[in-house]
Amino acid sequence: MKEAVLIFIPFPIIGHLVSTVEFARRLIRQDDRISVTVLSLNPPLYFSLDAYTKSISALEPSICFVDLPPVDLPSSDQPDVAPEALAYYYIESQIPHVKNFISSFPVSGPSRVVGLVLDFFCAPMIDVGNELDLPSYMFFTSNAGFLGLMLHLPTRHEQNSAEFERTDPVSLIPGFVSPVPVSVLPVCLFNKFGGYTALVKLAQRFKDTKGIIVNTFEELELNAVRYFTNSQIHGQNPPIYPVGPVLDLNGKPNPDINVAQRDKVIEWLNDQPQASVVFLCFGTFGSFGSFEAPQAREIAVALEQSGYRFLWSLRLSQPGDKDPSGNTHYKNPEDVLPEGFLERIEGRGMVCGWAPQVEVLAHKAIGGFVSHCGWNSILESLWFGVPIVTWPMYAEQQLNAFEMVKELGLAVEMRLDYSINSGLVKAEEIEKALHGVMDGSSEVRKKVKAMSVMAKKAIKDGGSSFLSIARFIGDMMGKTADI
Ligand SMILES: O=c1ccn([C@@H]2O[C@H](COP(=O)(O)OP(=O)(O)O[C@H]3O[C@H](CO)[C@@H](O)[C@H](O)[C@H]3O)[C@@H](O)[C@H]2O)c(=O)[nH]1
Repeated sequence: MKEAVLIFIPFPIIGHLVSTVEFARRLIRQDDRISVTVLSLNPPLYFSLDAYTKSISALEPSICFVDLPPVDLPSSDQPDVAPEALAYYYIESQIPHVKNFISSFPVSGPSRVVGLVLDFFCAPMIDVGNELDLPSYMFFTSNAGFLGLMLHLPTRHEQNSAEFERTDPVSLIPGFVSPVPVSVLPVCLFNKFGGYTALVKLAQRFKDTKGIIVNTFEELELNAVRYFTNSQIHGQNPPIYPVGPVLDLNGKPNPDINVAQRDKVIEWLNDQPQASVVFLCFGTFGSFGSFEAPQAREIAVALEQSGYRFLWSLRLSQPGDKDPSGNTHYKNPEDVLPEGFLERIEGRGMVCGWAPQVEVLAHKAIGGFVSHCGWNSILESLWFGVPIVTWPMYAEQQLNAFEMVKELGLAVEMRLDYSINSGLVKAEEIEKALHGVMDGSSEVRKKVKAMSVMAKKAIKDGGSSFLSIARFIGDMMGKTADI
C-alpha cells in the first residue's frame, strides 16, 4: 500500500497544469511509497483541462484527479483590473471547498495525507494546510530568476508600498548578476488595479512554505540556484529544489487538437531540409498570445522577405480545432495577412492554428523558434537544442527573455519588453532577429546545444535534478515522523 499521499493543487491553466502533473509523475516514479491526489479547480473558461486530466488518469493510476465544484470567475466593474488580481480572488474563493475536501482525508493510519503541493497562485491555500496541520510545499512553474523577484517583492514592499513606476531605476534582484531594467518586470507590477497587490500578497506567503520546488535545473540557472542555497543556510528562504526540466514530452497538452491538422504539420516538416524552418508560436493563454492584424502583417512581411522556411502558429480556427481557452482568433488567414501572401509562400511556409509544439521542436527540420518566452516553451526549446528569438508578451515573460538573452546568452533578442513598448515590431526588426537565430554557426546556437545535453543529464539517475527530488522526498518524509 502507498503510505504517503500528497495533495497537489495546480493553477488551472494548461501552462501550469502540465508541469505540475509531470512533477507528480516523476515523484511517484522516484519513490513508490508516494501517491498523489490532484485537486482540479474548474473555472468555466478552460474546458480542455478536463480532456488532459482524463488522459493522464488513464496513464497513471497512482494519480487521482478530484474535481472541485465549478465556481464562476470573479467579475470586476474595473476595466483595467489585472488578470493576476482576478486569479487571486478566484483562488481565495476556492479555499472553503479545498478545506472541506482535504478534511475528509485520513491524517493518520497506513495511508495518510502528508502535505500539500501548491502552485504559486494557490499560495493563499497555505492557510488550509496550517489549519489541518499539514505542511505546504510550492511547485513553482517558472524559473529561479522569477522566483528571485517574488522573494524580493515583500522586502521592496516594506520599503515602498507603491506600484513600480516606469521611471524607477534598475532593480537589483536576488539571483541575477546583471541589474534588471524596470521595463522587463511583469506588467502587473505597474498595475494600480490590483495586479501589484495580488503579486505582493502571493509573494508574502512564499516563506510560509516548507520548500519551493522549481521547474529549472542547476546547470541552467547556476547563479540563482547558488544564491538561494546560500540564503537558505542563513534562514532567508525555505529550501529550494530545482527539479527540472519537468516536461511532458510524450503527451499532448491539448488532446482536442485536430489530428488531421497535427499530421499535416508533421508531414510538411518531414519534407523540409534539416534546421531550415523557423517556428513561431506564442503560448496557450487565449487572446493574450495573439496579435492585432497590423502586427500579424509585419510578421508576414518579415517572413516573406527573409526567405526562410517557416511554420507559424497564428491561432487560426479550423473545423474541429479548439484553442484551450475557448478562444478562436482569426476565422480566416486572409482576414489579416497581406494580399496573396499564402499563395506566394506556398511550399516554403505553413500557417497553422494550435501546433503540436513539442513534436515540432523535436523535428530535425526546425532551426529556430520565435517564442513568447513562456517558461515551458523555453525549457522545451532548450531540451531539443533549438535557439529562441524572444518575443515576450505578458506575465513574467519579459523577465524570462531578459534572463535568457542578457544573463545566460541562450537566446537572440527581438524585444525584451514588447507589451510595455507595445509599438509595432516592424518587419525589418523581425527579419534581423530571424537571421540572428537561423545562423547555423552562432554562439547562441552552440550554447543552446550544450545546454540541451546538460538538461538531459540533470534528470537522469544521479543528475542534479534527480538528486534534488531525492532531497525533497527525504526532507518531506523526514517531517512525517512515523512513516
Ligand atoms: O500551439 C501551441 C501552443 C502551446 N503549446 C504548448 O503549451 C505549453 C505552453 O506553455 P508556456 O510556454 O509556458 O506558455 P503559457 O501557456 O503562456 O504559460 C503560462 O505559464 C508559464 C509557466 O508558469 C509562464 O512562464 C507563462 O508566462 C504563462 O503564460 C507548452 O508546453 C507548449 O508546448 C502547444 O503545444 N501548442
